[in-house]
Order: sequence, then C-alpha cells, then structure tokens
Amino acid sequence: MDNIRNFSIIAHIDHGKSTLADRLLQITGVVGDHEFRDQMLDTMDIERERGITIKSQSVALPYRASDGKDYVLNLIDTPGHADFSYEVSRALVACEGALLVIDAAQGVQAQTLANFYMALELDLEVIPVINKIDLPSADVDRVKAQIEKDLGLDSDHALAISAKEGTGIEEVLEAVVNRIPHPKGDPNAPLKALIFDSHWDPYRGTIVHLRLFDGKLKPGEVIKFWSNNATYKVEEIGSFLIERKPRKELNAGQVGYMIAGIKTVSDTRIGDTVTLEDRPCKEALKGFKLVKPVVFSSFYPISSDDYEELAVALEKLKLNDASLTFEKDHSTALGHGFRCGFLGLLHLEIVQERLEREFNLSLILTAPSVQYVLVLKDGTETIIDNPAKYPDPVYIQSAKEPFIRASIILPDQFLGPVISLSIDRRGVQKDMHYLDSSRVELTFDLPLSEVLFDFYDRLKSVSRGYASFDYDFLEYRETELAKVDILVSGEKVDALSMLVHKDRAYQRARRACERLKNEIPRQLFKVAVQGAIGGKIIARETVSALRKDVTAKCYGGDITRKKKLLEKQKEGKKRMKQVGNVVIPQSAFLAVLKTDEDE
Ligand SMILES: Nc1nc2c(ncn2[C@@H]2O[C@H](COP(=O)(O)OP(=O)(O)OP(=O)(O)O)[C@@H](O)[C@H]2O)c(=O)[nH]1
Repeated sequence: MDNIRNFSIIAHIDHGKSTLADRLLQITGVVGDHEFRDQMLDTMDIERERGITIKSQSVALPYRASDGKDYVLNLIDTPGHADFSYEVSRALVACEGALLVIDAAQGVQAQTLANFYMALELDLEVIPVINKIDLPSADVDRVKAQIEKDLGLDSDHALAISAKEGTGIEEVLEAVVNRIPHPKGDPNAPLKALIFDSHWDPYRGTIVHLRLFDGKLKPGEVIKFWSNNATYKVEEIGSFLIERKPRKELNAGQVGYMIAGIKTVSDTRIGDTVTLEDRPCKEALKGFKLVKPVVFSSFYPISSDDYEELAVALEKLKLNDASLTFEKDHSTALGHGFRCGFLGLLHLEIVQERLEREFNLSLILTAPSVQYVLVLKDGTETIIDNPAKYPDPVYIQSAKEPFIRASIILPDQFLGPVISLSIDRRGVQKDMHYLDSSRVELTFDLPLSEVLFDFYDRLKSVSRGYASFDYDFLEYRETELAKVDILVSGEKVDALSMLVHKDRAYQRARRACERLKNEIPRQLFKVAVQGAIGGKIIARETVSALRKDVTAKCYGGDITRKKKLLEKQKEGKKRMKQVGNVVIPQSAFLAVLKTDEDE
C-alpha cells in the first residue's frame, strides 16, 4: 500500500483540470506522444465540444519518483459541474488527496471554494496548483495571497505550473507522492469497497468503479451491494490503464473496476458499499445517498412515428446514466412522449443533444419544472413536477418549492447589478463579506426554479463574466403557485402549460404569447394566442390572417422545382404540429421555452 496514491483533480470550471490530467497521462507514458489526444479523459464528444467533464474516468499512472521507487498514482477524474456535485463528493471519498487547480489569472472562484470545502470535509490533503502561469495576465502573487486568505493554506507549498505548455508537471507528480498519504486499510478484514462511478460497456455490461478500503476481491467471489442487498458473482476485476487491465486480485487501498453481470448502471448506486456475501463488513461507508432528479421536462417526438425510437434511445442513454429517469407521458397536443427527470438543466441539455445528434430525433420539450410539494385541503401532501398533474386550485391549501443556497464571488464593482438580479429572482440575501480588498462573496437563498432558467447567463452578463456561482440544495419553502395555460385559437395547448410563481404569471404568459405570435405562420384566418390562469385570460396576441397565398405561383413552375418544393414541405411538416385547426412549428415550442436578456 505504501506505493499507492489515490488522488483527484478539482477546480473551478475551465481552470485547466482536463489539460493537467492529460499532461499527467502523457508524462507518465500512459499515452504515448503520438496517440496523445487533447483531453484524453473526456470521452464523450459533447463533453469535448462543450469542454466540460460530465462522466468521470479514472486511470492508474505508473511513476518512478525521484526517490527511485515505483509508485502507482490513481487519478480519479471528477465531473466539473454543479449538477453533478454528489458524484464529485463520492469520487473524492475514494482519494486521500486532491490537486486544487486555480487559474493564475482568474484566481479563487466559487467552485474553487466549494470543491475545497468538500475536500476539507473529507479530510483530504489538498495541494494548491496555480495553473496557466504562461498567460500574460497571470498574477501568481495575487493567487498566492488568495490561497492564504480564502483557503487558509500555506501558499509556500503551492505549485505554479502551465498545464498547456507542460511546465512544472514533474513537480506535481512529486508532490502527489510526497504530500498525499498512502491509503490505509486492512487487507485481511472483510471486503469494504466504495462504488464511486460506473459506466456501461456494450460488450461487458456495467463496469463498476471501486475503491477498496478493507479486504480483497477476486473473480469468482459473490459480492453484495449494501443499499439493496443485491448479489452478483464477480467475473472480472482489474485496473484502469487507458484500457482495462484484468488482474487476479484487488486489495485494500487499491482502485479498480469490477464486472459482475450487472445489466444496467441503474443497478449500481454511486456511494454504495460493496462487500462479500458470505463475509460481509460490519457497517457501510458513510455518506451514501440516492441522487434524485430535480428538473423535469416532457420530451415528445415531432413525428409521432418516432415514439418507439425515442423509447429505445432513452433506454440506451439510461444504460450509462443512472440519474436520468423517464416515464410515459401523454399530451393532447403532442401525443405520446416521456416525462424525464434530470439532475439539472445542463444534464437536460446534454440528454436532449444526444437524442438529437446520436439518435437523429427531432423533439419538442416542455418547459422544465422543479418538483413542488402541494398540501391539499384534505391534509394530504402530493409532489408534482408536471403542470398536467396540477390539481384544481380549489383543492390546494398551500404549496412549497425547493430553495438553494448560492455562493456568488465577484469583484465589488458589480455588486449592485448582481444583488438586484438576485432579488429580482426572489432571492434573499444571507451574507456578504469581502474576501480581499475588492472581491466579495455573496450568499443568497434562491428558489431553484428561478436559477434553472437563465440565472447563470444573466449573472455572467451583468458582471461581464467576472462573477462565479455555486449552489447547494437547501430546503422546501412556502410559495404561491399558479398554472399558466396557453390557448391557440381558443384551444388549450397542454404542452405549453407551466407552473410559475404567482408574481411571475403575467410576465411569463405575456412573453409566451408574444413569442408564439412571432413563430406561428400566418394562416388563412386570424389566430388568437392567449395566456390564462384557470378560466381567466391574462395575456393575448393575434396572428393576423394571410392576405393571399404567397406560394401559389411557385406551383406553376417546372416539375423538378415542384418536386423539390414538395419534399421541402414534407420535411417541414415533420417539424410542425397540428393543434386544432392551427399548425404550430417546432420553433414556436422552443421559443416559448427560451429565456433571454430582455425580460
Ligand atoms: N494559457 C493556458 N491555457 C490553459 C492552460 N491549461 C488549460 N488551459 C486552457 O484553459 C481552457 C480550459 O481547460 P480545461 O482543461 O478544459 O479546463 P477544465 O478545468 O478541465 O474544464 P472543465 O472540464 O469544464 O471543468 C482550455 O482552453 C485550455 O486549453 C495553461 O496552462 N495555460
């Protein structure tokens, strides 16, 4: 165990976590220079394009240190977005230490702090690494001062590197060896291992990522998951190089994978304890919780023929994404679809993008909603996340909505606009303090539903990109809800209904009507677009009637042109939905959902 180090890299988004990980892979020879791809650890295309780490992977780095000894450094990659903070915390539990990467130009940001606190709570050895020192705007001294003041760490021990240019990387590896403690544990005790991740392999099924704390694990043994008592016979275990490398045994302190005929990743739970069926450990590892989706939206295929395909695609995505949930849903306007649950809006967007790109589906999404708790007049409580399930208001006694506690770090010149933005989003200020002479940390309690939409974009815009943001779920608080319905030509389009705070109802209804008006093509008759609460109309727009048939003359042309036009129309039709006597294009549904600057 003396020659093992288990560590993670944690950082605020874009501070260079993946770039540093790539350098470590390269310098330890895990990937040769010729096969070096940028950001080896981010495997999915979407991750690469968006430059964010969604799914963690780990890798064992072989390293001969300056003391002449050979070490195995297990680098456990963590997802880089607030939607996935539970996954980050479990990955950190698998480690004894963490490299905290801080951008030399940007300094300590909200997620730097959030990640640091998480690592501190888990008793990890934290090594501050100041990255991007090659940038002209790098200010290492300033960042060192922040490390002392904001993190309370000794800045003399901070490393200064450029992951991009490859400077200081050797020092990083030496620090991992010399400063991060080796794992401790009893190889002879009953097996106690942590599931810190799992992914799906089309040939082998679920690959469980494990960190062993006590005991040993061998192929052929029968393991048991603590949370649900499920048992499986182990087929293969091994280490993560870039590929999987089977081994005869995994031991206390080690990190590796396990294949055990587990069908989907949903059968494994991150944070769960794995032990042996015939010789179980006495207690589970601490901190396990079931992650539950917090944002819900219904997905409908534009063409109802694609429903089966959507079902298959969701099943496939689910294989690799335990936090995605879905169940059948039906809309009068849009037909059959699925109500899907996500960890956050980014998670939703990723799933949507994959469905459209990898499975070639055209979708209509309903407005994302959080889960509300309704207390009914008969004293019962019900949880709803779907406007379609909203009961008649006469039965509702009161409602509660989820709140988050947000930490926002910003230069003080932007305090005014950031505070007014937060208050405008029904935020309640809890704290404000200066981190140094010009940087402030603001703490706000905010309704999750307000943060979901465009809070982050607005925050970036009012602070010219300087404010950073992190949040934790707080609690459910009393609220006043209204269900806004949208009517087109007097017919309710159920898929456009939304649950909003009472004070937002007019604004949201008005905006939806304006957007729809602009997106619904003119028809031969006037089309009224209305917003309503219950039976009461609160907003109205009119799409005026078409005066003459502008396309009529095209049909007189030659045959190929006519054919082309017909084909185009067919394609276009696929992207339209008939609602009553009005045709609504997909773009109209999307426009209603989109939030923008000029609210
Ligand atoms: N100049 C300079 N740029 C760097 C350095 N390290 C990383 N970058 C750049 O910073 C950007 C973000 O780097 P990533 O490694 O993707 O950051 P990350 O922290 O992994 O980002 P997430 O995965 O989104 O959390 C990329 O454009 C990198 O090329 C560095 O040492 N110097």
